[in-house]
Amino acid sequence: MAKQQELAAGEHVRYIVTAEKKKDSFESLVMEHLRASGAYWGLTTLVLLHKLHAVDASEVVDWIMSCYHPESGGFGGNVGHDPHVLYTLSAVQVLCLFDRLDVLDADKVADYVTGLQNEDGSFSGDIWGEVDTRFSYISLCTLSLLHRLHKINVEKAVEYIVSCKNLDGGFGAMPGGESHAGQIFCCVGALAITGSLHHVDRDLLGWWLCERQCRDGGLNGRPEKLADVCYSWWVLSSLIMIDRVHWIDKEKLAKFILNCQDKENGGISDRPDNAVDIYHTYFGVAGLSLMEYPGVKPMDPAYALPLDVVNRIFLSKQQ
Ligand SMILES: CN(C(=O)[C@H](Cc1cnc[nH]1)NC(=O)OCc1ccccc1)[C@@H](Cc1ccccc1)C(=O)N[C@@H](Cc1c[nH]c2ccccc12)C(=O)NO
Ligand SMILES: [Zn+2]
Repeated sequence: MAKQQELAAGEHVRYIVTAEKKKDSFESLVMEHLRASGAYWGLTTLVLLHKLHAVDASEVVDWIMSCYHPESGGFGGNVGHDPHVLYTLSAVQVLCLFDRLDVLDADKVADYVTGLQNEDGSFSGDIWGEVDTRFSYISLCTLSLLHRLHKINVEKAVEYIVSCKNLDGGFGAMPGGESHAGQIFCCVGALAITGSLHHVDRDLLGWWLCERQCRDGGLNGRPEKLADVCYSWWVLSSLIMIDRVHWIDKEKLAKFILNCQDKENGGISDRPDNAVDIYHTYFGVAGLSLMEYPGVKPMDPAYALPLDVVNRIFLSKQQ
């Protein structure tokens, strides 16, 4: 009988706290352009493991604000980098973790995102115009967290997402784009945030998603691909949002994630015996959170934030 694997929470916390400090490591250089997303991944993992106090809140908030572009209202992936919706969401999410949305000019940030909606309801990622359903999710999520969804045309945004639905029940990056678990998360998450999940065929999509579970218990992103820890989040959060999570074997999936840990030095990799990174450490812990793993805080599947953070934003009296 294989030894019962468990989550090396202490090691993962230490891995993240030291990675935050190491500026010149190979990984941090590769991730240089998306450092704001790296902060979101690392800090959200600390919150899930009850250890946000392990970092200096004001130091992080000051660094995030140094990525802000006051003239456009957007955030770049690092200091001095051009603004993009990807990093604007990551920055807003980090401020939510620390309950510091007060530092923002919320109308200015909302205007940046609003300015990227196109005639057909779709969203571009930045001023260069690339369109992807990923940016629909990111824009709707950002505006919702700032209580400013009323600034855009939500009906057109939903209409565009529905136009990206495929015959297999899944969604792609553009109309006619191939179904991919990451894009499905974006489209289902955006529909959930806008109260439009009635556009989803839950059984058809649920079937496509539960078929992502491989013999090794892990989930892949498309048919015939290898299982990868980060799909534990993209697939699982989508299954939860459409209430079909009981269609996969959660015990086998948890074992797959725990088997991808580096229990000595901390961190989680995409698959067993590969190099760990902050991205897969976050999506692995978030996946365990969605399966109510003991000692891990619950996550909101649509906002990709801890549930208590989402509740504080939407249920608090002072709006
Ligand atoms: C740029 N990225 C990717 O392309 C990863 C690469 C990968 C990891 N494992 C398998 N491939 N893939 C990825 O993010 O796919 C998820 C995805 C793709 C398209 C649409 C939606 C989700 C990763 C970084 C990375 C690169 C290489 C290795 C590990 C991490 C990345 O930054 N992904 C972004 C994509 C993204 C940004 N905002 C989003 C909002 C919703 C969904 C996805 C994103 C992310 O997850 N941010 O939180
Ligand atoms: Zn991955």
